[in-house]
Amino acid sequence: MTTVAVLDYGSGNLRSAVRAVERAGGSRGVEVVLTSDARVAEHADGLLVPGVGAFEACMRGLREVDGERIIERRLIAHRPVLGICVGMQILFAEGIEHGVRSRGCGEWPGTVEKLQAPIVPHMGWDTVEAPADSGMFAGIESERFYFVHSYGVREWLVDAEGTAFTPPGVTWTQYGGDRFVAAVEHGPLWATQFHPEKSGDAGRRLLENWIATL
Ligand SMILES: NC(=O)CC[C@H](N)C(=O)O
Repeated sequence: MTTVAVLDYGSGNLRSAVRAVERAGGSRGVEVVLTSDARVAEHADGLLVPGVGAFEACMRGLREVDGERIIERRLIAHRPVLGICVGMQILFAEGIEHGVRSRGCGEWPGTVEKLQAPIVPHMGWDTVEAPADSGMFAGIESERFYFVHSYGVREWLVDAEGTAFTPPGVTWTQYGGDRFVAAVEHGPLWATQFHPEKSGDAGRRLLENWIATL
């Protein structure tokens, strides 16, 4: 039995995330558990970190359930983690929202900052530019996903040039003259700024692709 833990750290969007993984994992007999228990979250086959709200508040909630350590220990053990929306944002080094600078998990360098676009929040369906060899977007015809956010990572700082390690796969979206990271695929750590659970068949297939890595 494959188990996916959805981390409950006081952020929102939990039920739709649970239902979406149940639907995507149904044919594989995936069991989904909503939990704030560190042991369950650390040892499940997959951990999904959803998120709604402000960066600082989400980081505070994550720390209250020891979420930084859970994520770190899972990644050291090469156990898959999927961050969605703010659950992706908090994986970066820091966030600046409403003038408040907060430290994130630091899995990747970079700053989450306000989108420089005429209309914010960026709310609705939009296209993504995924890398050709992406496992996250394998088999997905449509490249349209559902976004609801005002902040994002506008500059990707990981420079893999000349190194031995496989660089992360970075997916971008253009919006209102700005450009931000829409998804990252980095070994066991996957993250999406958009909401796969709100993105219809394309989102379901992305979750199926993630479940297939567990
Ligand atoms: N959907 C959300 O809750 C996103 C909130 C996040 N602080 C952002 O605006 O980018």
